[in-house]
Amino acid sequence: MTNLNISADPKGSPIRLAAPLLSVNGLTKRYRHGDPLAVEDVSFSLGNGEILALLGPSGCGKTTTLRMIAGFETPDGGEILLHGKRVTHLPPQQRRIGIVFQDYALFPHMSLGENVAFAMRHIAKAKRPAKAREWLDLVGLADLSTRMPDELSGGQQQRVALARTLAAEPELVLLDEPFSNLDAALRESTRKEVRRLFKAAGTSVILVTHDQAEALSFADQVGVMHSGQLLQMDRPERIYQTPATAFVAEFLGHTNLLEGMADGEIAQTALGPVAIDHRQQGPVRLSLRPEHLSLSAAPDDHGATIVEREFRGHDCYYLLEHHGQRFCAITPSHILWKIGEQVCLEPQRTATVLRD
Ligand SMILES: Nc1ncnc2c1ncn2[C@@H]1O[C@H](COP(=O)(O)OP(=O)(O)OP(=O)(O)O)[C@@H](O)[C@H]1O
Repeated sequence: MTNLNISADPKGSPIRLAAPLLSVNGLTKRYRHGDPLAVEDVSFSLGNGEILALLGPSGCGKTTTLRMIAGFETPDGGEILLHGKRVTHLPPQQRRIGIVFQDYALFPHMSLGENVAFAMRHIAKAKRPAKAREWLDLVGLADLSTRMPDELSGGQQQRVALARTLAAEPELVLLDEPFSNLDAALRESTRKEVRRLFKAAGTSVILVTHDQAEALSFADQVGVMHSGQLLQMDRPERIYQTPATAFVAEFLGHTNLLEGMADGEIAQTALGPVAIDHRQQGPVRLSLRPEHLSLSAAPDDHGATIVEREFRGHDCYYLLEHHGQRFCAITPSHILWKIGEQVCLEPQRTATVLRD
């Protein structure tokens, strides 16, 4: 991976663009001799003002990656560059990185205003209270600046923690599951608000989460990790629509994994001929999202059988059986099929050819 974004002008000569804010090259970490690698050869870069979500199951190496970027863990291999400068072995306080961990501990003996002002050591002391009010205003809590942390709800404490992080004016903010202590409704609204705040401040962010909906809605780029490796990184819509592997496809939502025999742009599968997104010959493994399958009345008894139905309000999730294989489909809920009914199951979009 290069450390500089290089593009070409129309005449073909390379133009050197600014280094990305953060580059991580071949980052590797093993905690103890004999343990598997916690992080294995992870490389990516992050532009100014960009939001990246690192997504993956528990133990896949997300937090370790974040802690190495913050400077709390030393990598065994690879390097970390900020603005093209190597910071791999610099202590955390020399990296201008803000961190919000899951428990976002505020100082209990300080008011909200004091908590935020504490982060502003780069500003003259006399100016800090007014500036702290401005940051609290940004998160909608200026009126509560004299309150103590234990007089706030979990969601309010979360927002103060964010105001405190932003008040230090870091170039990069690392968020480790910062919304996990909030209930579902508050989590969604806080997430939207926090994204808006970061975008307004132009701050770059890396969010660690195991919640795929959170990653897809919060980030500009999503990286999926598994067993210490970064399997794929791409824009949310692209990683959802064109997953590289079966693991990525399944981690980002429901999918149908189909074995097929490809001949050019079509593969023969248990669902009949299916259009595929890459020209290919021979055996292929495909991913087809459930919302890309349509259900219609079967002319005879040869269709798929509905074995499960989950009504979800605006759509309906079906589990179907066809020639001994199971498929899932999601369709708008204005037409509902009954369990036991026979239906025609037809792919409406191209299926994605998986790498493995
Ligand atoms: N301090 C440590 N000492 C030894 N092993 C560790 C330590 N911290 C993490 N690990 C191991 O490293 C691997 C990666 O852990 P890590 O915390 O980075 O994963 P994660 O994806 O953030 O998981 P979670 O979502 O559960 O926080 C795991 O196998 C974990 O057990």
